[in-house]
Amino acid sequence: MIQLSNIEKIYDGASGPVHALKGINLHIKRGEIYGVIGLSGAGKSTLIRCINMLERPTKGKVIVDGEDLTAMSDSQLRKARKSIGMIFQHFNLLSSATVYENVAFPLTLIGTKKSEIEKKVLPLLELVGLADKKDQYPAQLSGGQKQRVGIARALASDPKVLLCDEATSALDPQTTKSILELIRDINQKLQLTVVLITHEMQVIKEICDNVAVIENGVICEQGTVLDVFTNPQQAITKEFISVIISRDIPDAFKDAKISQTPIPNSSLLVRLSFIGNSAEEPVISSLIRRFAVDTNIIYGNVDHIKSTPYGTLVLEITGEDEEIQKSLNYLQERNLGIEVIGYVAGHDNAIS
Ligand SMILES: Nc1ncnc2c1ncn2[C@@H]1O[C@H](COP(=O)(O)OP(=O)(O)OP(=O)(O)O)[C@@H](O)[C@H]1O
Repeated sequence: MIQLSNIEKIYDGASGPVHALKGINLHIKRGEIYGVIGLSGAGKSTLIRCINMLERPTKGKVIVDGEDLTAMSDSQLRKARKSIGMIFQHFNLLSSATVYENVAFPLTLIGTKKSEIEKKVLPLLELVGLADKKDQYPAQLSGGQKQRVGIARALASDPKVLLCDEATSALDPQTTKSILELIRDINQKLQLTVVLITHEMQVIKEICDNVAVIENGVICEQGTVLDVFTNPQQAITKEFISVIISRDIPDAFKDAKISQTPIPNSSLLVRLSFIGNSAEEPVISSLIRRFAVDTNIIYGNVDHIKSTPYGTLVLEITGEDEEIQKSLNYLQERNLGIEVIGYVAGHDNAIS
């Protein structure tokens, strides 16, 4: 549905050129919810604004629904943009217009008949749960209600793609949840392709199918949310995920010397990630049954991405060196993500 090929964006900054996007390649499939996450200044806004050509890329191609937007004239672009709706962090509503008028605005702008506008706007207000607020002004609405108006307005021209530019960053966690639920709902009801940018992993976890991590204008990691969550490769991705799943060294080992290579008479610290059915496998009990080792659970967390369970466990495995290595081999053969945190000398009774 959306294909970005070798996108470069260079701004003329006050103190010289700013290379905001460096060779971005993304393929976003029809009907999916695709998230792009990055720190402030990473290039997220520039990237999403290149999709509807609010920013023209310096180089590269933007293809949306089979049409090359980068090859279009301004008037062709205005037409093509009708199939790409957008919502914003600060809602961008007209303060002197009612809810109804705000939603009707894109249609009024292109001279749509009043009766047609009504046929379109009233069901949209129903869809976003604001039918009873149609005559109110933005100042009379909460942040969440304002974003609902923004969503209804974005849907007024029957777009195929919805771009969400930090759409929940100005909202509290509860309201964020309800707006994300609404976005997922319209994604399913209208078969809409959704691209969202955010700096919050929670948002990605809540509704996205796939995710790309952007750092300094480069996509450094991408994949399904489940894969990226359970097997992050880049330091920046690990940092984002740590907000949701602790990746810290457990407190009991903060002051311990941890070696990355086996040392005699040490205990082994491992972090296990479970996905899907493997989250229900009795790994620890079979470990103890098979090998002469003890295991302590140092940290544990089980959550769901959509309906798939995933979890993290940090284990301390103690025993004879050979038995520890056998246990490690056994774990590595299972369908789990496994990461050796290290070997801790003389720490075999840390927890019990
Ligand atoms: N109009 C502009 N002129 C010059 N430089 C710009 C312009 N817009 C963005 N930049 C620069 O491009 C880089 C990427 O900015 P961008 O706004 O895309 O990042 P971001 O990830 O969306 O950050 P934030 O979350 O803070 O909005 C930054 O270094 C920024 O300063």
